[in-house]
Amino acid sequence: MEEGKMDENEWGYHGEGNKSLVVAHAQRCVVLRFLKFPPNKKKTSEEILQHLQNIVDFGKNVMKDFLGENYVHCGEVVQLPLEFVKQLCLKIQCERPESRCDKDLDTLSGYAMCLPNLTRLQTYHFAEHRPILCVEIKPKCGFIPFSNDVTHELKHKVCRYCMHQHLKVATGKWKKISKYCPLDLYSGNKQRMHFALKSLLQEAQNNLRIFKNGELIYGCGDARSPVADLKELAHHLKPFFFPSNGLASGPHCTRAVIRELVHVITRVLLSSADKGRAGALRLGLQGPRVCEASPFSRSLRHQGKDTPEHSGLPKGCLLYKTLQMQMLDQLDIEGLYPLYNRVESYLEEFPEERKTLQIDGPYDEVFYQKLLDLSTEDDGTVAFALRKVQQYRVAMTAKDCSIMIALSPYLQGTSSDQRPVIPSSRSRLAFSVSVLDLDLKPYESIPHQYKLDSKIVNYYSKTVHAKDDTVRSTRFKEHEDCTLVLHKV
Ligand SMILES: O=P(O)(O)O[C@@H]1[C@@H](OP(=O)(O)O)[C@H](OP(=O)(O)O)[C@H](O)[C@H](OP(=O)(O)O)[C@H]1OP(=O)(O)O
Ligand SMILES: Nc1ncnc2c1ncn2[C@@H]1O[C@H](COP(=O)(O)OP(=O)(O)OP(=O)(O)O)[C@@H](O)[C@H]1O
Repeated sequence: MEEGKMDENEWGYHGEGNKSLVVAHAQRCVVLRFLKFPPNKKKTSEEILQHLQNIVDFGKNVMKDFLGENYVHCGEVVQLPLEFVKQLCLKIQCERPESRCDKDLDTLSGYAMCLPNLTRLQTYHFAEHRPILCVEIKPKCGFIPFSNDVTHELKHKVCRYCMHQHLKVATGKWKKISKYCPLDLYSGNKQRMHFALKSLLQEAQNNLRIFKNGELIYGCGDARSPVADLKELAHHLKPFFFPSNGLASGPHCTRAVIRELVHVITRVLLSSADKGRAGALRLGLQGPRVCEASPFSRSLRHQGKDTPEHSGLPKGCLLYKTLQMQMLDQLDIEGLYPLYNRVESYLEEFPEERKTLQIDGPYDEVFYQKLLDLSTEDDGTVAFALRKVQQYRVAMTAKDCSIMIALSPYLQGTSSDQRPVIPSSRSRLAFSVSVLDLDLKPYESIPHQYKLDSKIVNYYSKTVHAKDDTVRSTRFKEHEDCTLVLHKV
């Protein structure tokens, strides 16, 4: 960043999560990503610089290898004039959702990350005049734990996302249970993927956002209030997906346009940017392929049909690679937690070893190579426990990352556009797929994960599962009554 040229008026609020806040440049296709902290937990400038450098290194040395060069944008750490950051922070404060204001933007260090703006990513750097649509999906965990350390039988049947939904609604985080189930999205089966994407469109929560020319047009800006409904969304989408059935307005048109979007996104998600390369990991999918709580599967079960299983994701696609990384969590938090405690006990005795163990980085080639050892035989050593802890952190990162799909009308003859192309009913669309929020989850979050896991399962088992059992036993009784009646006759 050129020091003298930083003007806060050229930047606007773009979005934020739990740990960082993003501002976008009005003309150039770049964003600045700042860290956020609770007001009483300020860090020193050196700590912030180190943290940001770790994020970049982790992207370069680990994520690029696991996910593929084309999907990962590591960005760079930049130092900004403090006055610029201070003014920018004041300028954007009123646009921040209230629910995110429990943390403050770091204005003291002057450090941030500079990344390409993935919602406007075209032929890079400068905005073009073609309209651009961007769909951001946070798919969450796409498999059911297969570890023998899992103690609660339910965890082998219902996925974490579907269980967590009930706790989230009960605690007021969201108003409605979503019909989305990550296992449907990751199934590779088009029917299940369409259902998953339609469910995300109906109940976006923080799992779906849609941007047009860099502006949020659908999904939640605030934690709870959606910015538009499906009809408005369809209106925005028409220039991209004008339906081939020729209907220009009304509910049929809305449905046709939304269907078109869902089909295009499915095709893009199944496409491979890396010519089918499987990536560095080879973890066979274990465990059930269907979540018992998915409304898609439930409805088929009611009709006496089986859910179509995994058609198998193509090995080069981003969903496949993300799922592989997620499955680095081989032991589940229940099997991992005792190993975390082993590392903790060791560190209590030898605190100076924290650096050698690379708990807080550097996330370099050595760190990466250790992740590739997938053996699960515990030899009782700290080295084994540490390897599983680090693999778990990487898996958690992949369970919480987002996928950005950018689409724009393909202009024939533009040699500058090297992107792959997908047909839609109106025209062909050039697309790019990227992954974001690739910050390695902290070692310290493991005890929280352990507690949260049991809270989610206990809540689900006490409320939903108990209710399901009652319904099942009532049905059984009805069936018995029916048989009795038949006997009498
Ligand atoms: O634990 P989960 O599954 O609720 O995930 C958290 C996310 O909640 P979600 O369920 O997606 O609404 C949560 O998302 P929100 O802040 O709720 O939008 C964060 O992404 C959090 O990560 P971090 O602590 O900021 O690094 C996420 O925490 P991690 O589990 O990834 O550490
Ligand atoms: N490079 C980028 N280009 C465009 N938009 C981005 C980019 N990086 C982040 N964003 C937007 O900013 C939002 C917040 O960023 P990010 O997910 O990295 O925050 P976070 O605080 O780390 O998330 P979490 O809550 O999962 O911890 C994203 O959901 C996305 O909409």
